[in-house]
Formats: sequence, structure tokens, C-alpha cells
Amino acid sequence: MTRDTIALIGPPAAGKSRVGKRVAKLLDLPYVDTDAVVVAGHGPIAQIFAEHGEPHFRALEREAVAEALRRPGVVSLGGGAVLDRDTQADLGAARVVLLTVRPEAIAKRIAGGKRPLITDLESWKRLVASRSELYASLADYTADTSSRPIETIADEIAQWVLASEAQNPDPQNPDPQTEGPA
Ligand SMILES: Nc1ncnc2c1ncn2[C@@H]1O[C@H](COP(=O)(O)OP(=O)(O)O)[C@@H](O)[C@H]1O
Ligand SMILES: O=C(O)C1=C[C@@H](OP(=O)(O)O)[C@@H](O)[C@H](O)C1
Ligand SMILES: [Mg+2]
Repeated sequence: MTRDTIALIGPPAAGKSRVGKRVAKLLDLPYVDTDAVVVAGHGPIAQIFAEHGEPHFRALEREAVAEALRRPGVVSLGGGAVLDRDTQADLGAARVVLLTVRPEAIAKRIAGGKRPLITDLESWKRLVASRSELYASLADYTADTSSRPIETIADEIAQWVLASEAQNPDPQNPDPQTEGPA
């Protein structure tokens, strides 16, 4: 585990995958999307849920997350990956960025049926309410994605990573929680 790992966490459709990819490019770091790793090895997430159930998906997800967090780079987690205790512990050694998004911005982002736990806005709200405290407790930095372009959000995060590395390169001494401009 390493502070050279930047992990993006947060609700489904907050932008973890899109923003994470862009942050990696800006910082010239390797990029991993743990959902993409699971899909590449085991097929579509909706199919895994339907055929084997959520616990099986969580086990595959945990494997992908553990592997990704072991290396330097930018890692976009799936929204529920933080429910795993071992993942929570691993994140203690990474630089953790929480992406948030307001419900008003979500409706057009959750179309497509790729997320089996999200059937409509109400299910998204319930899921986020049940996790929001956990997300906040794990975050070193928070950026809201509701109303800004992906590029702007990624720039802000890359700047924070560089500042936080300069200020605190010590892996044993995690940064205090900071927050981006509203
Ligand atoms: N800042 C943003 N503004 C508008 N749409 C966004 C933004 N970030 C992501 N999206 C859109 O929201 C959807 C979900 O993004 P994604 O990166 O897959 O989220 P996550 O990985 O958090 O589930 C995609 O259709 C993406 O284009
Ligand atoms: O929040 C969740 O439990 C999930 C979020 C999804 O990833 P995104 O957060 O990238 O949509 C995906 O891992 C799966 O559908 C479960
Ligand atoms: Mg994603």
C-alpha cells in the first residue's frame, strides 16, 4: 500500500471513472478502474449480480481493489467497494479523493442499466444516504462533480495531489481532510 496511490471513491455516477482517467493522464500515472478489471475477467457486472449474486461480485471486486491499491497510480473504485473492511484499511495508506454529486445532477447519468443496485433516482438516494458517512470518513479530499466539466474537476484534483505530496510525502502520516472550492 502506498500514498503514491490516489483512490477515487464515492456514489455511483459521481464521475469516479471519467475523472480518475483524466487525473491519471494529467499526473502521467498508471490508471486502473476496478470495475473494468472485474468486467474484463468475469463479464458484465449486471450479469455477475444476476447469475451469482452481490456477495460474489463483492469478492471479485475486493480482489481487483487489493491488487490495484498495491501499486502507485490512480484507481477508480466502484461505489460499493468501500463497504469492504480490508479495503477501508487499505485506503488508510492511499490519498483518497471523494467525489460527490447532487441528486439533481444524477438523473441523466444513471440511465443505461449497467448498475444493478440503481433502478431509479430514489434507489440512488437511498444507497448514497446509507453510505455517505462512510465515504466522508475515508476521504482526504472532496470534490463535487454536479455542475463542472470533468476536465476542471480533474485539474483541481491533480493540483491537490501535487500540493499534498509536497506537503506530506510521509506514508505513515495521512493528510487531514481538506475540501475543494464549492
Ligand atoms: N462532471 C461531470 N459532468 C457531467 N457528466 C458527468 C460528469 N462526470 C461524469 N459524468 C457522466 O456521468 C456518468 C457516470 O460517470 P462515471 O465516471 O462512470 O461515474 P462513476 O464511475 O462514479 O460511476 C457518465 O455518463 C459520465 O459521462
Ligand atoms: O455502488 C455500488 O454498489 C456499485 C457501483 C458500480 O460502480 P460505479 O460506482 O462506478 O458506478 C458497480 O461497482 C456496481 O454496479 C455496484
Ligand atoms: Mg465507475
